[in-house]
Amino acid sequence: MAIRLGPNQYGKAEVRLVTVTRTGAVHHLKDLTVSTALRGDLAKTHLTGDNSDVVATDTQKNTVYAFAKESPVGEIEDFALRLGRHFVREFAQITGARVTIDEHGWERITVGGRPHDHAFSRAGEEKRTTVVTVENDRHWVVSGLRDLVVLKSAGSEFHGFPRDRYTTLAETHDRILATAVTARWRYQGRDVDWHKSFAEIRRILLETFATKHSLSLQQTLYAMGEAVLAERAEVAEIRLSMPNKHHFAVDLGPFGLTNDNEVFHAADRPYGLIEGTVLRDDAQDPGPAWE
Ligand SMILES: O=c1[nH]c(=O)c2[nH]c(=O)[nH]c2[nH]1
Repeated sequence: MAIRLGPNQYGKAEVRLVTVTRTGAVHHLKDLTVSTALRGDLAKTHLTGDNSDVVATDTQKNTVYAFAKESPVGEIEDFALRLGRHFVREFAQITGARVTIDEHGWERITVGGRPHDHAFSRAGEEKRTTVVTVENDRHWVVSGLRDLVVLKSAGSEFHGFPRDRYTTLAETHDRILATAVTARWRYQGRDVDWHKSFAEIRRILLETFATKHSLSLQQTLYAMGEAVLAERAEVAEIRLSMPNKHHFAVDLGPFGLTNDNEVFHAADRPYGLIEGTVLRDDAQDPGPAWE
């Protein structure tokens, strides 16, 4: 029986990096979780324990911190590209690098109606994300967001689904629709304004969720993806994952009360999980972007 080493990669996962940039008295925060993963001919360490090709994961972590000092972190896509290119250029045995960054938001605390210079509050659970893959002189960028929690209390229906002997769900023409959006989009072309693109895509996702009358979360998912592709030429493909955060109207009958869609039980589990990709017909080959 022949046994061999298959695909492999290694790196430092979830390096927590916070930077403070000072412009006079005003401080600016960046709060990132950075993961690096290197690929290449790493057979020796796996087969014999010879580590002469292994760029230690500790070195990878140190590189993240040193790069944050050497020049401004900037947009997460640019920082990931700098790191990925460094590992591929610096070490001949490393042919590919994957850098994954989550950005955690902070907002200035308002004191007496004015934003404070150096005191912040966490902006919530939502994260901005990027995954950059570098191979030789090529790269692929997949950016996105996670845990964008949204709810609409009207404009959502769900009916017309098949009924069998296990079906108990009532048809509804008026329900709460709530989800936590995970969106990842693959960029095409060059010279993307990462900051503006992110802000616009987030706006489009939110506006479409709010305004699209929903007959299913699947329909809402497609509409959100379609709107992003229609407005943002730099996006080749978008993948959405949206848990259906069910809100069940509570039966108040036992208490002699009616419930006109005012009192709900917010269930956390189980939840429907609706996922899908929306893409252009003529999208270029995604290469290793999603792998
Ligand atoms: O928008 C929905 N899609 C479904 O597939 C589904 N299934 C379900 O029980 N409720 C819902 N809602």
